[in-house]
Amino acid sequence: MTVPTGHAETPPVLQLRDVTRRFGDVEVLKPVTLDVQVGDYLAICGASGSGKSTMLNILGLLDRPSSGTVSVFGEPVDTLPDHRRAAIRGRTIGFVFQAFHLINAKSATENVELGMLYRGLPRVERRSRALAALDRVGLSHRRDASPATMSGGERQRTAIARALAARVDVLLADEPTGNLDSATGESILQLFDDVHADGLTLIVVTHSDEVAARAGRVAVMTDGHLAVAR
Ligand SMILES: Nc1ncnc2c1ncn2[C@@H]1O[C@H](COP(=O)(O)OP(=O)(O)OP(=O)(O)O)[C@@H](O)[C@H]1O
Repeated sequence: MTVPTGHAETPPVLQLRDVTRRFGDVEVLKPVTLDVQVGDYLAICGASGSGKSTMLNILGLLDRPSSGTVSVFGEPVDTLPDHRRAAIRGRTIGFVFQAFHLINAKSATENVELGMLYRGLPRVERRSRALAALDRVGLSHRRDASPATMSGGERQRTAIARALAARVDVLLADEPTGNLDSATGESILQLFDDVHADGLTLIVVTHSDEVAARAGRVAVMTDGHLAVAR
């Protein structure tokens, strides 16, 4: 199944070629071929258990396919050692996941700084980028706060700031409005619209039609098959 997206001139940020994922005897991901181009805003929808998280973990280089090829800007990454994959992931991909991957023992600023681990930046530059990114997402007043004391929306914003500060190429979001009230969810979707307008590529996994409606492309997972809906 090919899901073409966006412009064809530059190599895709992420490209899957005949990618499958098995757990034991079960093929959770059927062969998927997908190009995610720079500037895409792709929503991946589907029922619970259809394979969305499995797909997101592969797109995020958190998991390796059972067969097929994953490439980042044209470079196949499946056979690279973990440390090389981690370095590519760190500079290319930002995550806004349910668990947030934020460290409660650190401040919002320090959490955002951690996203620049693979950038080799001097401390002062990391700090100034972190503060600018927190400002961008409307969280300057929470810069010293621990994620433990934050609302769900603030934690989402901190994760988005972390990706912005690291200047990643693509942001992967898993149910970004899942635990949020509708006004907070809308403000996160507005922020996604804004950072997408600034050039960030977005991939959002969602159950929500409202979230999918914001995306330029929608792909639907059904029992491990990915099909383009629009
Ligand atoms: N590590 C694993 N070992 C065995 N089976 C797994 C594993 N991870 C996922 N699965 C199975 O793969 C299928 C797809 O799971 P996945 O979490 O990708 O679905 P999903 O669409 O993200 O679901 P949800 O929307 O509920 O999060 C499910 O049947 C699940 O039980």
